[in-house]
Amino acid sequence: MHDVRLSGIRKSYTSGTTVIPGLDLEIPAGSFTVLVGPSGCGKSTLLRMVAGLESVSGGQILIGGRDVTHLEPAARGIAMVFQSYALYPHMTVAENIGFPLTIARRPKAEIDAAVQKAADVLQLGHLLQRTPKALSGGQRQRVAIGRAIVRNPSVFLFDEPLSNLDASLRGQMRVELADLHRQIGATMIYVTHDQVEAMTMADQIVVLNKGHIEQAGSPMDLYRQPATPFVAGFLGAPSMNLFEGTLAREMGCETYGVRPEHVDIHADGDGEDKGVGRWPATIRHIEHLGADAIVYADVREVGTFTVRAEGELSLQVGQAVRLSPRSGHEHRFQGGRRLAA
Ligand SMILES: Nc1ncnc2c1ncn2[C@@H]1O[C@H](COP(=O)(O)OP(=O)(O)OP(=O)(O)O)[C@@H](O)[C@H]1O
Repeated sequence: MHDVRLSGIRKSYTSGTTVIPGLDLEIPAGSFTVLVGPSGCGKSTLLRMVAGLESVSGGQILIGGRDVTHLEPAARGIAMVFQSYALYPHMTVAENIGFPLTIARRPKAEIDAAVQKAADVLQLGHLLQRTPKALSGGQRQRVAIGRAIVRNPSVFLFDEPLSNLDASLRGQMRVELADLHRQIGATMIYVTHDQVEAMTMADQIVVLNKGHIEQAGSPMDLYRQPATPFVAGFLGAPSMNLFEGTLAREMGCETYGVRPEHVDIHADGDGEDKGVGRWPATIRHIEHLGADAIVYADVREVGTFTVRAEGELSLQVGQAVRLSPRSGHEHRFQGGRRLAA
């Protein structure tokens, strides 16, 4: 396994568009690093530059200390798994998985052993003689991953590999990929626009916005201490409540934020006399999710707060309540940066 270092990486197109103005990033050996950000922020471009599928306009890419900036993809010791699996329809699962070794003219015994090993890791052993059309979407994606594994790369690159799968299969594959990473211990770089995938799989999340890094760190560090309003709003579901204007000014900042799970609702709208709740609010809508509920509550002259409330709720739409943020869980931003607590 190898680390990956990007220094001063730039990407401009001949049309004059600059997608990545200059970016530095360290991806530790053996880490599961997720590049996440909204559509068009440059995630795929960055991954494709690491893979060698896209030329670099400036800067340097080191894999395991070796300068690969201008090397062919095949010479970089990486394997890439795409969103579309691109399996060969006329080949069996075993032939698809073994294909990279077949074209490298490796001996048959070696190919068979490598295919068997990958199939064991991915639990595909019972499907080896099927063709892709007789597989589910999740199984096809596992075959595509198997084809990457047999090459024994030091770095795996994944470009939104789960986005063609339905929600429950995506959940299952998230667990399987995390297992795979634990088993083979290779460096993995994973691109997604799905913040749930980023939070659940990464040991390092890199949040990209318009071709620059907003913040990089562990999922819980980014959740607890987002460095910018962008990261605060991007990670976490439902999104953090973020307000500028009057409320933020009252709180001594330009942007004030509190997560839905860190707001308490007091059912007593007249609670001020008893000292409970900071903001009087009116319930606008309630989504019952079973174990908890998402409550939307309007605070006059501020806006709508989203609140995650646990358990059975006896609240009604239209009811007057009071809201209070939990201390230690408020976020204040000034000039686009986090203020110290
Ligand atoms: N050949 C090109 N010429 C000019 N601009 C391009 C070209 N190819 C891509 N871009 C632009 O580069 C930016 C980054 O694209 P990229 O595919 O890396 O984004 P992304 O973050 O992976 O988005 P998505 O999640 O939608 O795949 C986009 O704004 C895109 O329009």
